Amino acid sequence: MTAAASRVLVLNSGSSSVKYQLLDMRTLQRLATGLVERIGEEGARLVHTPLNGGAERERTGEFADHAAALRAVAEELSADGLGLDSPELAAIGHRVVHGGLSFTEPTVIDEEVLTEIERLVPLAPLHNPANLLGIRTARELRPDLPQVAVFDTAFHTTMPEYAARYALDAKTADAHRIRRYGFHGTSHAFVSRAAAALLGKDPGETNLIVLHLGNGASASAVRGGSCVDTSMGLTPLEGLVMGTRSGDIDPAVIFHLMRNAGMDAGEVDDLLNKRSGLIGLCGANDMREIQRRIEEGDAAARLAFEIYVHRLKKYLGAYYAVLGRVDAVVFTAGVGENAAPVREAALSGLEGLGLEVDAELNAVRSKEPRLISPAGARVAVAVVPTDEELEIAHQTYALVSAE
Ligand SMILES: Nc1ncnc2c1ncn2[C@@H]1O[C@H](COP(=O)(O)OP(=O)(O)O)[C@@H](O)[C@H]1O
Ligand SMILES: CC(=O)OP(=O)(O)O
Ligand SMILES: [Mg+2]
Repeated sequence: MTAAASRVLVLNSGSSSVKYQLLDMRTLQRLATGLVERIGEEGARLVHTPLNGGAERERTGEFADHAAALRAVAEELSADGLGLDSPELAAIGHRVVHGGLSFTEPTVIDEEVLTEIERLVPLAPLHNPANLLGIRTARELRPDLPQVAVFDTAFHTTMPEYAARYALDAKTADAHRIRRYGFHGTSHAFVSRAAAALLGKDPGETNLIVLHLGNGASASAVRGGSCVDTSMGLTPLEGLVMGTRSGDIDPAVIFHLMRNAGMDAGEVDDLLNKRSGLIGLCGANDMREIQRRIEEGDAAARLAFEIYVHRLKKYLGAYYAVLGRVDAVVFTAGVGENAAPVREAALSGLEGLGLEVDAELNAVRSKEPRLISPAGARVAVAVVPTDEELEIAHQTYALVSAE
């Protein structure tokens, strides 16, 4: 890294999208942000926001895969004089969803690291291939630049064995690396620290239940800054009801479908990951649309909302018991940050646990961390916007600066 280099480009490659941010780590200024969505589908589009006074730009319909998307991102950055060839770029940070047990820290990517991420593809089939394609393309564009992987699983490696293990035959589980890994860890870590700061407490002495509710959704129990349990498991399918994923079901549903509905493993996988959750229940996976439909009297949307909230409430109760003492329940990500009715419904009737939401505070729309519990409440309830890209940038820059 040259002395002048203080910029980090962060790539968060999802199954069909790439979110990106270019940051200057000395000034913490965001120089550009953007999103490519519906990659490989019809209606793909790139929205690029230069933050140095330029207007938002949009491109549509030309991204066959993540490699094509990333090349277009590089072109947009170049058009703003922020191209990947800039000597000010110190590193590229990548979100990698599954790091298994091999990766507990941010890691500079080399061939060996790539091989290990590839080996983990069966455990995160929607995510790791996209992450790998993003890394490979970025390495082609700037072979000389350090590329850092920041793993979704890393924050959860502190889970005790009794939370991380399934009650499966131990030999079979070990032979196939079957255990609970947990995901969205970068977000759970970032939000836990920000929530402790909001409470004015030392993170090491703060117990939190963090609810990351985006398209994918997960809950974590965090004791003194360390994860002690989380709702996602071997893959990002377990736990809460999500946009398109079922979350928890009786595993016998799978054998039942294979034996009685003529479905093979691939079809059941597709059903549970892509055609279940909110979209399977009511045909919409966007919480805004579900709220609109509920107001219009749509019974399927109402039931989908109730199932979503009921699952959330069960995890809240479970993690309350796991932690024993809870300082705050923290909502984050697209739904958690924006959907006041979800927050209200998830906590309704929990006054006995010291959990209450103030209706006026809950209705406030803001991008800032904030409390939504009434003054003097026994347990705080907070909304804390997540910023996975900023957290990845910090971890990436810290690693390359130390080298
Ligand atoms: N104003 C809003 N009200 C309710 N839900 C919202 C709002 N804005 C975003 N969302 C929800 O957030 C979800 C996306 O969350 P996000 O954290 O961006 O997900 P991901 O990173 O997994 O793609 C959308 O599917 C939508 O349901
Ligand atoms: C791990 C996971 O579910 O990620 P996302 O929410 O981005 O799909
Ligand atoms: Mg997300």
